[in-house]
Amino acid sequence: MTAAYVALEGGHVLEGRGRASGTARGELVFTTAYTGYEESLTDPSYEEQILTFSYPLIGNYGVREERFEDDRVHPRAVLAKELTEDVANWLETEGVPAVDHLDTRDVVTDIRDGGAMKCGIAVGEDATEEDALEQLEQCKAMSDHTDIGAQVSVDEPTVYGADNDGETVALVDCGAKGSIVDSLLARDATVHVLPYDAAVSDVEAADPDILFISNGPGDPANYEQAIALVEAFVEDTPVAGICLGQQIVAEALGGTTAKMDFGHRGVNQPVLDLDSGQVVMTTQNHGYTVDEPGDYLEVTQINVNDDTPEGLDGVDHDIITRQYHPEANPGPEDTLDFFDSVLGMASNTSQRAVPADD
Ligand SMILES: NC(=O)CC[C@H](N)C(=O)O
Repeated sequence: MTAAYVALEGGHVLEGRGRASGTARGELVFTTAYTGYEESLTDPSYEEQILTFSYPLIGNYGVREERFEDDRVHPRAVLAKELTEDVANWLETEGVPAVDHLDTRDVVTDIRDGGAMKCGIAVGEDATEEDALEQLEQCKAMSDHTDIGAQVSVDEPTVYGADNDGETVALVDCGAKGSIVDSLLARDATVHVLPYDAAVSDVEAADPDILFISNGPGDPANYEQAIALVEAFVEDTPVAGICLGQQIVAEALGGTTAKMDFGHRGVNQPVLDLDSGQVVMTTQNHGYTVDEPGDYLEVTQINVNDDTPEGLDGVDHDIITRQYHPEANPGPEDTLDFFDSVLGMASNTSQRAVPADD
């Protein structure tokens, strides 16, 4: 059996079964998703995190590229009760350490009690407890990954659906899931995927009907250029955002964001729409939240479990954002109509008010 050590913040070390070798460090989080492991493992929002699956068996329907959200695995390491051979081999090929035969009930309880925490991992024939502790020592806080967007974004603008007849979307790629682009293309949009640090001139070159800020890893406050883009375009161009995108829009418009204790990660997070009274099940993966929306945004949807904001609308501007993942993958598709609402903003002819100068 390959040795595997997991060092938790505070110095407690767990021992498990090594399934993919290597050393790693990152922020330890858990997802309660009981399906969709391929989508979760390829979601760029998990960059610099170590992902624990609370569902006990991961990998029972194999590994198929059609379900990937990006071309590589993003968590730095993976913890589970039981990983199948398929998933273990995939992670080994990807160079992502994996540990199973852990009591993940204890790991999840530790995270719920202590919050998302720093973690070090060492897996291999000669791996030692000290190797894991050394990784823990070197682990940075998530907010100290100040240029994390560079690790997950496109380098150059890329256009999808150039021949489509619908709206033109400038999607600022802070680590966008493939399903966001697919959901827009399925609605006949042309999508200009722009780097996370795109300049105003890059967005102007795309001449978009909608400015859309994607999901992505890390602390929203570190995405200064994307925040500046929202500020620059919100008067004249409708704005949309998903997850990190909602947080960036809030940061841009006088709102604030905050780190949650252990976040929301799973595929059955209940969300209440305040206007219709309807509750939908949603897919989520976030550790930050909008704390105060500010004067230019109003909360339209909240999480039923803890009342945190799940949807924001512009008070005087055409803005719609979601904290959850309406593009699904993994998880329920009940909220795909978000993309119709986003594209519908382009044909909204109402006069856009200018925020008062105070
Ligand atoms: N899925 C996401 O976009 C995550 C957003 C942000 N990095 C957070 O953890 O809250």
